[in-house]
Amino acid sequence: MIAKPPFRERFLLWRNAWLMSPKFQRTSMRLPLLRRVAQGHAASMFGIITGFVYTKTLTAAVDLGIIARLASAPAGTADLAASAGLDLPAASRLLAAAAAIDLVEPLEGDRWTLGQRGAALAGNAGALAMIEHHKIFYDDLADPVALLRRGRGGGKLAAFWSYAEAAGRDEPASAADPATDAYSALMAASQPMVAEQMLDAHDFGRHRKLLDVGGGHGAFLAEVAARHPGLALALFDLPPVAEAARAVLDSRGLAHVEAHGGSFRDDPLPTGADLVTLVRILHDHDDAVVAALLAKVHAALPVGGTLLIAEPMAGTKGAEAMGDAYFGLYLWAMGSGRPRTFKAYVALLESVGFHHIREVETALPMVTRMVLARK
Ligand SMILES: C[S@@+](CC[C@H](N)C(=O)[O-])C[C@H]1O[C@@H](n2cnc3c(N)ncnc32)[C@H](O)[C@@H]1O
Repeated sequence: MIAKPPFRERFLLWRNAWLMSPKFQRTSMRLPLLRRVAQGHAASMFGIITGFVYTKTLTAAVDLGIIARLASAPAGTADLAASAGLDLPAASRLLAAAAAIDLVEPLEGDRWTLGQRGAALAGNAGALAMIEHHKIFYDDLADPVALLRRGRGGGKLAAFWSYAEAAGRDEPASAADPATDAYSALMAASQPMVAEQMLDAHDFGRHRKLLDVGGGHGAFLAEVAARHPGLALALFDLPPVAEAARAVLDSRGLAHVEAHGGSFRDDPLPTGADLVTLVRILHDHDDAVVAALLAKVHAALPVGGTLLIAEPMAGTKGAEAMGDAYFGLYLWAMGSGRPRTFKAYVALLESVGFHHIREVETALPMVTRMVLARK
């Protein structure tokens, strides 16, 4: 006897048969209550189908200096056209498109100011840096089928993140790569929005010494130092990154922050900290690398010490698209790692001996979630 599929599966097949039926689609538009729902679904689907146009409108508005120019003062169409190097019809077309997605807003007399989205963007250096960075991700995604078929990496994102493909292929991390400056600058630009979430959600002041593993140029530690001047701080990253971090930290008056060079895949971690942070680190790596790194963190911590993992995660309610679609494909193109659920981290942490594993809520889980675990 063939077993009956479970209820959920039967329901989903029934629902999908209805949704696919042209008759149902027509009827739902005629019934007032269903029409609302159908319109909402249609609008969000249309947003996905046409989303690339909005992304490119945004890129053009940023690249042509329209967002930066309007951030300082309103301007007329002719002025914006001249400074952007566009003729009037092209500038008008772009401004109308940008207004439709709330990047700019028209004023009296053929003048413009920023829209709500444009204003929020103009004040966010991290988001602007990501818009620039996304050009290479966009190139990698030009043929998504080819990207999925050829396997992970092999494109521009993989070249940008010089350590990632090597980690995915289990080769040693490159120790003298000028590319580290480019990705570290990108990370530093987007770090303040992550640090703010973390510092608001957890009391770092109750720790004695913090070691930030994969700490880049020290942008996170600089934010921690500003809020908790009494906390001893140390950073660990690949040797060229740690060397650059030393210079950056010194120039910011943070000479007391230690910068250790090494690879967490090959070297032990420095000991002496009662709090270790892994900020946007683990999702870059495959499970074997992550399990080995977590075991090293466990070994480096004293009994009772704390590990804090911070990154966007898969299965985040309300931000599924960020965790699973954006990071899923981003990390695939980059050549290693995967977005993980909180549950997946619990299993990995327990497997190396951590306990008291819990999630600490952040205000914007889309930017970062936080997991705490104790040795
Ligand atoms: C995505 S960035 C995150 C940087 C920083 N934590 C932040 O959130 O801004 C990943 C960092 O991990 C470092 N990293 C990658 N592989 C490493 C390894 N094997 N050993 C030490 N650091 C490594 C990179 O150099 C980079 O600084």
